[in-house]
Amino acid sequence: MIAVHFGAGNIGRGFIGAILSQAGYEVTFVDINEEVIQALNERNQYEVELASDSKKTTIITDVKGINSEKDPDKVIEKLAQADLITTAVGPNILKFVAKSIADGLKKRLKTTNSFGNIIACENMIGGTAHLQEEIEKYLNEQEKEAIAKIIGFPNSAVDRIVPIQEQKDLLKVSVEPFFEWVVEEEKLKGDFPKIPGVTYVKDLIPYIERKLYTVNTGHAVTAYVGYDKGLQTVKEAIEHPEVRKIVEGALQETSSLLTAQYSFDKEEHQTYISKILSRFENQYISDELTRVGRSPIRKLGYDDRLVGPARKLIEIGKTPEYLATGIAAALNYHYDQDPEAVQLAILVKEQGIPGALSKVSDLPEQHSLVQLVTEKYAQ
Ligand SMILES: NC(=O)c1ccc[n+]([C@@H]2O[C@H](COP(=O)([O-])OP(=O)(O)OC[C@H]3O[C@@H](n4cnc5c(N)ncnc54)[C@H](O)[C@@H]3O)[C@@H](O)[C@H]2O)c1
Ligand SMILES: O=P(O)(O)OC[C@@H](O)[C@@H](O)[C@H](O)[C@H](O)CO
Repeated sequence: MIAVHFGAGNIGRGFIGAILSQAGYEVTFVDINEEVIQALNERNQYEVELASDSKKTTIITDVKGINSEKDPDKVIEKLAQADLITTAVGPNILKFVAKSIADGLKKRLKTTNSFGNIIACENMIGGTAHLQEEIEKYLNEQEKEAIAKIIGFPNSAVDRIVPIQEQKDLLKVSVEPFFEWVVEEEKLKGDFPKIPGVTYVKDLIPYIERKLYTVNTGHAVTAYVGYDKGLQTVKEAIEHPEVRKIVEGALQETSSLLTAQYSFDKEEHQTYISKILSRFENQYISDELTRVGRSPIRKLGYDDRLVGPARKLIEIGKTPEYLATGIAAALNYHYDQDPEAVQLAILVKEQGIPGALSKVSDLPEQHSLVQLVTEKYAQ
């Protein structure tokens, strides 16, 4: 079985590539980082270490790499043969990998009519559907129809905290023990062999919303409020009483939304929240707030982890006080190494809080969430 995975970064090597290799796939990573690609091709293996007491290490084998900038034809060749194509490049990069996936699928149509599947493993709602739209921009009607018959595009939700690595070995990754990969079963095409460790569900929406609006909401609020207080890591921030109070408050707010919208058991959801907070406290992980808060404009998007649940709570008559505090902290996030943070700071300076928030979230300036955040920002 052949898998092509775009993005040999933290989650690519530390989770998706690892789980696919262990399931018996030959995994080809596609990336633009030449050093990583060279190392993958020299060694054809790398280590994944658990960030826990045990430090259990697993050797991930049967892996190689292609640099998509240097060898685009090799990528197309491999994609044409792949049983499974996955991505973990970041939502904003999907449009850049779409062309080579489209070229690979076109080549595939000429050589085989065997089934294949494409799964985007990004922190966003409808990640694969978005990737599909981007791929289809490069296909004509006939190609779209032929590809729709043999290629499945299931959405997915992935959860495993993998911080930026500071290893002597360029390929080694330290990951938290917890992991969850949920895939939309009905959209899979062909006789797809179940990947051990993956959960298959009929309707992904409750799962991706539960993950994005709990793990990632909690993370984002920790990052922006913690950074505002001059803290550096997730562990430091979540152990700071004032930060923790706001994070816990925000998670109670998303909990009231999720348990009202879906049939999640309230007690089970509380256990889910407690588990997440303990994952943030992992003493074996040093996760920078600047990684977790990266790309604040994306994170303030309409459906994303902050504005998404906050506006939905308002729709059901609730006031998201803590989420609004988190959004206000995001609008006050000044980090000059992050291009989106720089862009956001300029937007806030030029248009004020209502104008900037309206622009990045697509909410009208008169929206009550924009007003609430403006009040919190002033405080
Ligand atoms: N790290 C985590 O804890 C985590 C957990 C769950 C989901 N995710 C999601 O996974 C995705 C990747 O996150 P990450 O933390 O692994 O980031 P990362 O920066 O470590 O990895 C991204 C990789 O994509 C590569 N890349 C960039 N442009 C590319 C292109 N045009 N073609 C091919 N490769 C390209 C980069 O070189 C890098 O190796 C994001 O959507 C993130 O939200 C991350
Ligand atoms: O990857 P982002 O930028 O969408 O979000 C940052 C973190 O919250 C995220 O990477 C988490 O570590 C991950 O989603 C845990 O499963």
